[in-house]
Amino acid sequence: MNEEEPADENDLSPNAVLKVRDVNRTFTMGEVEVEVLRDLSFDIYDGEVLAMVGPSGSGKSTILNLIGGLDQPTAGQILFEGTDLAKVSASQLTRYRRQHVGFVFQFYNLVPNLTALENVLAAAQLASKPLDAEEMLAKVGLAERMHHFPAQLSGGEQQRVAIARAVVKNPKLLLCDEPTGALDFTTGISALELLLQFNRDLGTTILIITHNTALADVAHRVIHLRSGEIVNVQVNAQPKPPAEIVW
Ligand SMILES: Nc1ncnc2c1ncn2[C@@H]1O[C@H](COP(=O)(O)OP(=O)(O)OP(=O)(O)O)[C@@H](O)[C@H]1O
Repeated sequence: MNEEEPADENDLSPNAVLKVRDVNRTFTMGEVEVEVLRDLSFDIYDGEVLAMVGPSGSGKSTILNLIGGLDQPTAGQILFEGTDLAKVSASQLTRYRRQHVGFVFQFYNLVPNLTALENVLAAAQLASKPLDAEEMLAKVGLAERMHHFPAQLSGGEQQRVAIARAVVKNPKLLLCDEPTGALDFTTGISALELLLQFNRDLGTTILIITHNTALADVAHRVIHLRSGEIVNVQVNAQPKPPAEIVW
């Protein structure tokens, strides 16, 4: 991406896709300042599945929005390929989002008047090196349903479309906000399996934010967040297959 700040080669270790450094996010509500994130620092490594877990209100969505270029920090740096996302313009942030980030949300966020295929194609058009939309829908098991509208699909199927839509961009970072939150247990497990399959097959780096600590067992690393601060970072030497977790 275009850089406003000169890249500092020493700032980015070779295997970090993104570095969060001393990040603070404060929201002002009337006369009250709410400090939601406090001096957060961590890396997201290339090719890893990273889970960020914490109770409601701990700041998970706030950090996801910052990493996804939907918001900017009050202080600190977010370094992506040597560029500080905290300092770029709104249009550069939009370009970063379009080209490098895929989002999977709890409630799918599909465009209701577009078919599954059209939803995926719309995302592909935004990316510079997209993958094949029909192939991605086939990979998520929806080859036969690609001309259906979201309302004609089950929740699990809609989440599969949302995953295909995120992955078709071939993003550097796949950001998942409670990806199983609206699904029943079995459907949730299979959505998780799909995400991990893309991580294995395409090497997509995945960040999953969730309040569901069971999901963390499938990740390579887990960051525990509480009141806007990191309280623990756990490495799972042997992440569990989704079929072995229960919630
Ligand atoms: N735009 C905003 N203005 C004011 N306060 C905000 C704003 N966004 C978030 N907050 C506050 O920041 C805190 C953290 O919110 P956030 O949504 O990041 O938490 P979360 O861990 O994702 O919670 P949940 O699991 O319930 O979604 C909450 O107290 C919330 O009220």
